[in-house]
Amino acid sequence: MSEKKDLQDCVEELRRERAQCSFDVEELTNIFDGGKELTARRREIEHLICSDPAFKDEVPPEYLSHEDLYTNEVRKVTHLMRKLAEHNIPLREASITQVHSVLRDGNPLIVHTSMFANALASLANPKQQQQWVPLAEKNRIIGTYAQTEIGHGTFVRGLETTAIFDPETKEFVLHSPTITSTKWWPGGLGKTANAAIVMAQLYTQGKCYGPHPFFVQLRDFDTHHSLPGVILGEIGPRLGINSQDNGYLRFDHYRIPRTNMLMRHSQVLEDGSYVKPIHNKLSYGTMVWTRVAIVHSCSKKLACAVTIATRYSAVRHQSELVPGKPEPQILEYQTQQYKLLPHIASVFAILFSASSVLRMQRNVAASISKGNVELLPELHILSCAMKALSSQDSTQGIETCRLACGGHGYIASSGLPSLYTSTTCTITYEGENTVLLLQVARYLIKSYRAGLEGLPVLPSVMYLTAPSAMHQSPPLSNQALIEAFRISSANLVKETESRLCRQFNLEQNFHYAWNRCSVALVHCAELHSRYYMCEKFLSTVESIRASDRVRSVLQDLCRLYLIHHITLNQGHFLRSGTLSGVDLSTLEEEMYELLAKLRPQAVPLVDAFDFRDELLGSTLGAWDGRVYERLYEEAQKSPLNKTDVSKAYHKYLQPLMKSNL
Ligand SMILES: Cc1cc2nc3c(=O)[nH]c(=O)nc-3n(C[C@H](O)[C@H](O)[C@H](O)COP(=O)(O)OP(=O)(O)OC[C@H]3O[C@@H](n4cnc5c(N)ncnc54)[C@H](O)[C@@H]3O)c2cc1C
Repeated sequence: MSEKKDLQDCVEELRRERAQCSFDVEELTNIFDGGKELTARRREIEHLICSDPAFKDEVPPEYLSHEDLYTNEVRKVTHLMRKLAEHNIPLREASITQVHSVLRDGNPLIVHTSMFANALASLANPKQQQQWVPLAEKNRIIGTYAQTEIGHGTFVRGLETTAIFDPETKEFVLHSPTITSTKWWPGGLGKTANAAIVMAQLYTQGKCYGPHPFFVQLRDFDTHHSLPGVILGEIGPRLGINSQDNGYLRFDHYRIPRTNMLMRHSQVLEDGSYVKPIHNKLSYGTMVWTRVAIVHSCSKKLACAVTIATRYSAVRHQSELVPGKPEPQILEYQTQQYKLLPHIASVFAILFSASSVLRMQRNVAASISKGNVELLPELHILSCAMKALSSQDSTQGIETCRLACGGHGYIASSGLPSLYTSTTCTITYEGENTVLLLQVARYLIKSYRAGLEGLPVLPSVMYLTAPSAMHQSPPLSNQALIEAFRISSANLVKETESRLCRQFNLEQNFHYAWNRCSVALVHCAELHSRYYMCEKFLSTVESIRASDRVRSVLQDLCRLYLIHHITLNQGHFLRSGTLSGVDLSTLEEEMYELLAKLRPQAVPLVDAFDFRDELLGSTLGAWDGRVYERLYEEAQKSPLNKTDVSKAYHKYLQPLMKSNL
């Protein structure tokens, strides 16, 4: 009887939370999706997938063996591909939904549908695209992108796989000369893919031209056996996404036709002569698209985590806020609000920044088609900055959400551990974050120096040498805070550039000096990127077409985001003199008020992310809040609970217990 009452209380608790909502949840959902029509379409696709019993896991993936896990996810992803094709739903459209969440432990075809497809589109010439793209679209070819080797990931020039042109046969000979030249990590390479885009050192006419991409068939298109000269397999269990069969690959003097070199940008002609690309940064396009996709997926993953932790915090009661009074919802604790609300704000900050980079990408693509590549470096740097910041923020945010759920956040059925493991890897792939931030820093230093010399610099970094505008905005207004960010970032770049010069005078070597300043350089890049994200959040909220109520809640979230990141970085603001100790203390006070103000909106805000229970996949975060019932039900699925006494008791425990040792 009392158990029933508890469950009823949880449902009632969330109903009360929703009753306090100050804005139209559906309107905010539309903003999150990018428009009303997109919300409707997303729901339609998600309904189609969720109503199909083939996507349900009878046995939770955590209980499956490594092989069964892979087999089950391949079953689901192939069913998903067929279903989407039957309903004429393009993959790009499906990727804006949450349907991939039916693949609980990753997606063995993800590299095929993303990196491989993008690389073909941007690196293959029109004739090659005609040859391979239709086959890839029909999944006759399943590809992966094989760049990283055991010995080298970040330093692409250090790759050791060779592709030597043989003018006699007009073929390239691919070879892996050392153990460290083994390709290592590509998703789907182990057992799924039958082809790959392989990055290898190109040699022709006795000269090495550096790493170039090649289309390489790895397996027989009918039998799926690996081809002679190709040695491949799976690399073994990872921290997460264990069904993605990340693989290894070696070549033993494996021959491919000359025309398999992807020749959109550079070419090797029949006589072996090399034709270099007109612009060496033209292949940035693929990387930018992939990084923006990562930024989008980071905001979705973080949105899932805050949905789970916020709903749970509304139904969970613990301890006493006032001695002797009933246990409050844990969401009443200010510390809990501080754990969750800034990350709810962060979802929007990441999303709005991604949209801004995407808009810029479209403009740059249009300029490139007219032969103007001027803005390409700017786009490249912004995508690096946003990928680094959003992967770091979402990973930390998900971990905070997990901790905010106490012990239950550690249980697999909460969904939080797998959200963490599938997000933290984005810090490493598509450019390791520290390395990306150092690239951003290089651009900042270069632009700062150019600005000082009166040379032209690109828009996003003009502020580094522009005069301060601090006095123009009312003190501590949003605009003033953005200006404080801008000046602090410029100040840090200036300070670091001076340090770099001093270090150079000592070392007499730019590279050693750079390394000696690299921690400070990473801080420069982080502050610049944070400034960009804050600025995009604010400008989007200020220009958004929304009702007053939705705008008001977004303004509060944006204000919280700005103040939160100022308090986290307060040293930089004090150093630059843009904010005083008193200002920071006033802002901190305001942050605590904002936490209290936004607290009643916490559940409606995460409801606006509109995740279906099936796709959220969490015992703690379901719509109805029946946390304890779900946790208990899920525990019944443990194979250990099939019998009262386990096999291990008879085999090991009993002999020990009876041995009197
Ligand atoms: C889940 C997952 C999926 C992947 N999928 C693919 C795939 O499909 N295809 C593919 O080709 N690869 C893939 N990778 C590989 C990935 O791209 C590399 O792991 C990544 O590029 C980092 O390279 P690395 O592992 O060699 O690390 P390293 O480059 O060795 O980095 C190790 C450390 O050294 C530091 N470091 C390195 N260089 C510098 C520098 N210049 N300055 C300062 N610090 C430096 C880094 O910051 C880091 O802390 C995947 C990796 C993971 C984890």
